[in-house]
Amino acid sequence: MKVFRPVKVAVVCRSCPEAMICIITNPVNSTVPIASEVLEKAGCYDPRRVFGVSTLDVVRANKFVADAKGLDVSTVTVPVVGGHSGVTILPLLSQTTPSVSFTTEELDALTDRIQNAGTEVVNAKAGAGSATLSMAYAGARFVLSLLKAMSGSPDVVECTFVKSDVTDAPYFATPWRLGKNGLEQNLGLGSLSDYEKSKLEGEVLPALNKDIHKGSDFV
Ligand SMILES: NC(=O)c1ccc[n+]([C@@H]2O[C@H](COP(=O)([O-])OP(=O)(O)OC[C@H]3O[C@@H](n4cnc5c(N)ncnc54)[C@H](O)[C@@H]3O)[C@@H](O)[C@H]2O)c1
Ligand SMILES: O=C(O)C[C@H](O)C(=O)O
Repeated sequence: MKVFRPVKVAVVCRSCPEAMICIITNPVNSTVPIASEVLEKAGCYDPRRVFGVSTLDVVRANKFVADAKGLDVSTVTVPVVGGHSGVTILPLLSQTTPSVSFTTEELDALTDRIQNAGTEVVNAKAGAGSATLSMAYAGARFVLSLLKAMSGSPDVVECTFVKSDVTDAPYFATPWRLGKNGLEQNLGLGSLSDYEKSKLEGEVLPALNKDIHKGSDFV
């Protein structure tokens, strides 16, 4: 979190107040609240322009579902909501397109794999950093989507961890329509399955609110 020393974020704000700030540095669940609150204190916070890059969770969910169901990954979309760490990551497998069904065992296994894939890579690299190419791919995908939307393309949608009023967590990832000024329309949670509702209330929100408070306390 040291990278997010308040003075550094405030400098970005003063030198380029209309910048789109895409934050991929972990812990994203805390660095996004830190950046947002620092910008707010500096008097130049535009919540439409501060994004936590959680795209890698969507990329992983799409790949793991495609592998499990024998689908072409380029045709699969799984919205992933919540945060970007462990149990705060909630893949909405019930909203997968194309529509597919999962047994409870499959739901458990896929949800667990998507939630822990980042840690799996960190452990495998044993002190040599984290996911590199897939992080670059996810970061590039998010930024290219944002640039496309800023250039006027309609219907550009990405999941991103941002200021939100969809749940009682003040920052939360959902799919958003992006536009010329950044966040344009929150597409929300959609219709959740009982499995997802129970994860959201019992696991995602308690852990995510703790991470968000850690960020606020740091500021
Ligand atoms: N959001 C995502 O999807 C995602 C995915 C993978 C990794 N990450 C995160 O991306 C970050 C980078 O991961 P990595 O594997 O490249 O880590 P790394 O340890 O290989 O590299 C971190 C770099 O940051 C530099 N650094 C440290 N403190 C700094 C400071 N105060 N100011 C400027 N630079 C500083 C270090 O010198 C180093 O070069 C980590 O926070 C990681 O958790 C995010
Ligand atoms: O850096 C990490 O701890 C994991 C990273 O956020 C990832 O999703 O690969």
